[in-house]
Amino acid sequence: MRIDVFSIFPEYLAALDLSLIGKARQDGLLDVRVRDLRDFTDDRHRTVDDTPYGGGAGMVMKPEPWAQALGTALDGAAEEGARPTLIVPSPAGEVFTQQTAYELAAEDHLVFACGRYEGIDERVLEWAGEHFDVRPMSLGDYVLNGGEVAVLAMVEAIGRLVPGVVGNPESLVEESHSDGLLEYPVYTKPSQWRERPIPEVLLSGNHAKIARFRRDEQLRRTSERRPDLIARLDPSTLDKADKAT
Ligand SMILES: COc1ccc(Cn2ccc3ccc(-c4cc(N)[nH]n4)cc32)cc1
Repeated sequence: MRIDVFSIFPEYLAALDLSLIGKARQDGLLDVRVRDLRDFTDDRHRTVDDTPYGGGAGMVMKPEPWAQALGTALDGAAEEGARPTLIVPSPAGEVFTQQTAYELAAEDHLVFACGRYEGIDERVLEWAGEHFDVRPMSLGDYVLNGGEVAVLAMVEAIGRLVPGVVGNPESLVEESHSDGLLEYPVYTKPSQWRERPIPEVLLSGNHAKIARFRRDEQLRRTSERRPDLIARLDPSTLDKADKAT
């Protein structure tokens, strides 16, 4: 998978050189290219913003640098008839979920446009729609100062689902949100820690009982912390034993 990221703070994306995503880049599983939007300006001050038409506080990102930058992500794609997905972090976007991560992990080429200031001139998204599948994307209902933090989160959530990136694919199966439920609590040595034991069933060696305990914990946690997820559960997710819980 190729991932292009454009930002006026490319150093913000240095975290993508580290850990799992960094190793996947070294292994050639992910081709992540981070570019400075200012490299696509044509004035000596490398200007990327200007005052908003209609007035109002703050500045708006100029359209031309974005068109020049995004155009470089298209090189080669057009010939293959490819239509990359352009993700534009925004407080006004669709909310990014694990389902979104699965969908995007199946794409060959993702492009991320990190806005700043009050956002990007809307005509950029209109123009981009001729060449990309454009998806304004929100991390959640809170306000950030720009798109970089959102891109770090999304690239990690998507990248880890790309085959080969996570060593043991098993670990992707039983995790929060993979089956619509929150994950169960985990424990490790020592079995007694500051007078706190671990749930006895985990020492029983009875795998059926352990699986039941973990499933019950998933259901308990989800109904306590995220009742909204219970309401959205696909009925087929719950088996007979679950319903008895
Ligand atoms: C009009 O309201 C606002 C307009 C812009 C901003 C600052 N800003 C500039 C670019 C940018 C990209 C993403 C986000 C963002 C995404 C989520 N989930 N929260 N905040 C914020 C962003 C704040 C608020």
